[in-house]
Amino acid sequence: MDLIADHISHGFGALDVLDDVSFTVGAGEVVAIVGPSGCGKSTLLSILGGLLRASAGSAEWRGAPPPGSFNPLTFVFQDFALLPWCTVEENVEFPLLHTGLAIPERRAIVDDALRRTSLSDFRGTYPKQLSGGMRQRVGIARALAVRPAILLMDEPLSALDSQTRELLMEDFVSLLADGSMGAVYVTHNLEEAVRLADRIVVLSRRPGRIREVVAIPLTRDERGDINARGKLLSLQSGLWSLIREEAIDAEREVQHA
Ligand SMILES: Nc1ncnc2c1ncn2[C@@H]1O[C@H](COP(=O)(O)OP(=O)(O)OP(=O)(O)O)[C@@H](O)[C@H]1O
Repeated sequence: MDLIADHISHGFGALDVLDDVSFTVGAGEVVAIVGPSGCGKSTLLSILGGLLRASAGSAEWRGAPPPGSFNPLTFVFQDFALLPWCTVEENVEFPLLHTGLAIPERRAIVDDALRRTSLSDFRGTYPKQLSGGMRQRVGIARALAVRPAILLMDEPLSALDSQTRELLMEDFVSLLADGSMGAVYVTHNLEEAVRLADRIVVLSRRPGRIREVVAIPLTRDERGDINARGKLLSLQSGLWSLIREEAIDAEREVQHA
């Protein structure tokens, strides 16, 4: 299943936020969205996920969702968005409650999602008993439970310390390895973008327009190799030089707001 951003523009009242943004996320592909603060990245993700209707243009999907999918597009949030009064298992089961599945089928899906995120031993634990990294694993397990074609990820690692971020990046690489699931990955972190994405959409300052689409010429497996580090750093620094001036301007604008 492909997800298509088709000439999306958006404004909130008089504030123009996105301007004519078009790209396609192919089946199994990971597309990162980067750009200066306030350029409309989260707004774009909300439009892609159907939470918000674009002022002009549209988000569409083409092709069949994966077999057995309950929700072809599902979000993973920066703040995890877990239900604090529910256990890990209940959080993961939550999006399946209204699918009409029998309890044993639901359990089987939840077990699989917990196994893929290394949470099987924590099923009875409550979110407040978990570290940030483990909480985000629950957020990811909950997303996996609906068998999505594409994860919509809004700064999923930004609330985590650098070691936990590194570990979760490795987890993402494994989850994405069989190519059955793609992602749109909004981030400020260019290191995450070059490690995880197949292509990186670079937005301008608000109103966000596409400045450039950068393809990463290494497989995700190759990027894990120590020898790829120089190449990744050079891609990162190329991206930073595209964004730097506008990031400074956006920062000043926030300070004066
Ligand atoms: N519901 C809303 N109503 C009015 N303005 C909004 C709304 N949501 C976002 N905005 C404004 O739209 C602009 C883009 O916001 P958005 O969160 O999409 O940007 P972003 O690139 O994700 O930002 P950041 O990098 O800081 O996370 C900002 O100026 C923001 O204040």
